Amino acid sequence: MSPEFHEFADRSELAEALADAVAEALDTAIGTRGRATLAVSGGSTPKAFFKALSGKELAWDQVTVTLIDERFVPETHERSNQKLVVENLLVDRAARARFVPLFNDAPDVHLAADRASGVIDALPRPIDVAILGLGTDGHTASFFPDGDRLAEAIDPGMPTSVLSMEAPGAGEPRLTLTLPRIVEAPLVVLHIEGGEKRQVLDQALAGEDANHMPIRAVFANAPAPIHLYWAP
Ligand SMILES: O=C1O[C@H](COP(=O)(O)O)[C@@H](O)[C@H](O)[C@H]1O
Repeated sequence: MSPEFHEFADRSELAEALADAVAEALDTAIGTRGRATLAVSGGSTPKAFFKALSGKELAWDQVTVTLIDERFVPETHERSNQKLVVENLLVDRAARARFVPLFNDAPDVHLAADRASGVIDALPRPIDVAILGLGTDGHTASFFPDGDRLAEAIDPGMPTSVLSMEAPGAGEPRLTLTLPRIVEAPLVVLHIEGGEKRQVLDQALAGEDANHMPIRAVFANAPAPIHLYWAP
């Protein structure tokens, strides 16, 4: 399904608009379900959006925040997505939200994925809002080209919520939500910034091979349009 484009003149405008849209979706979920779940990505892109969202008026004590994916590193590590979220999103008004990490201190990433799956399975389904990023290699979440469990992770029938992922381009081993848990969210956003990522996106939209560019699996399997937020 084709994405719905939201383009902005600059990144701070994007951050504010995306924070407004996410806060509204969470508020609606709280109104209808009594609570809301937000799954966010890590990486370098979402910082300004996190800051903008953290200041929004919302019943944050009814909100659960979790991660789309995580690096298998302790929560104090510079590359930890959890650290990014704790320092930039779970502050200000959003400090009242509950955070559910994917990382745990299991002895290896496979056992950690099993544990994280149990934790995610205990959350209400579906996640209300899923925010995705995009790597210049076409990965989203930790769906990496040549990932050892890519086929399972992007299988629309995969019953497991979290899988481990190891891939040449991933750096450390990863933990990732699987495709069905992401695309079932009523609001799925792909947040990208800059000309290079726009080119990667255009390339992804122009083809079909999800093994080459795993973001394509999201476009191909989402039951509703993905909301694409972009600024130069
Ligand atoms: O490895 C990751 O990268 C993507 C994109 O990150 P960015 O630094 O290019 O914004 C991110 O969405 C994902 O959560 C992260 O683990």
